Amino acid sequence: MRVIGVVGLPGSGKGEVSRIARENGIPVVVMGDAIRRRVTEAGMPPTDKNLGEMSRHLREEMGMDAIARLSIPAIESQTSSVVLVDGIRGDYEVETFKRRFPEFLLIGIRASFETRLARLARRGRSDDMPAAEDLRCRDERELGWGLGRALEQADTVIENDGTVEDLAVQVRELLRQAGDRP
Ligand SMILES: Nc1ncnc2c1ncn2[C@@H]1O[C@H](COP(=O)(O)OP(=O)(O)OP(=O)(O)O)[C@@H](O)[C@H]1O
Repeated sequence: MRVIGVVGLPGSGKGEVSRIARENGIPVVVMGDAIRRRVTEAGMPPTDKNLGEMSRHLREEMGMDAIARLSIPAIESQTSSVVLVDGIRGDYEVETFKRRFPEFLLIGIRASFETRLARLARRGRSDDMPAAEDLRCRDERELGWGLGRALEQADTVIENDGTVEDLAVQVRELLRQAGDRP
């Protein structure tokens, strides 16, 4: 089984890559679902606060790669030869996936600061903070969690400063190559 992970700064287009993969028949395992399930099992509503606290608790208890480890059964239960995993935040998680799946492929996705800022402002999700200073803080926070080191390890980099269709062309080509490679 070839497992593909995607890493990138906030607003770089990771969610869009997952959507394109699904559209092309590739199953996507969302790492956050492992946290969401535990919150629900504990009888709590899956609010941002509860999800954040549960992530912190799991990491303290099991180590920094907790969420990656908890996501492995969901990945292994897929019958497809290529599976995309959504939600990698740090190098420790990359290491865990590489150990478990020797053919693991890490894709870095890049878009300029201005592009990301404009797209996040447009996305307007409740946790999106479109002010430049806020995005800078969010970048710093994620880089501090090991995202920078994960990005350095990427096997391939996708540039996402163009249109969604430009992105889809690159992703489809990559998925095709990943599926072909022995
Ligand atoms: N090439 C593109 N052209 C236009 N809009 C795009 C493009 N790529 C992504 N977007 C849009 O930009 C916004 C941010 O992208 P997305 O949600 O995929 O980023 P992300 O990396 O998952 O961000 P986060 O880490 O904050 O969840 C979304 O609304 C998405 O639809």
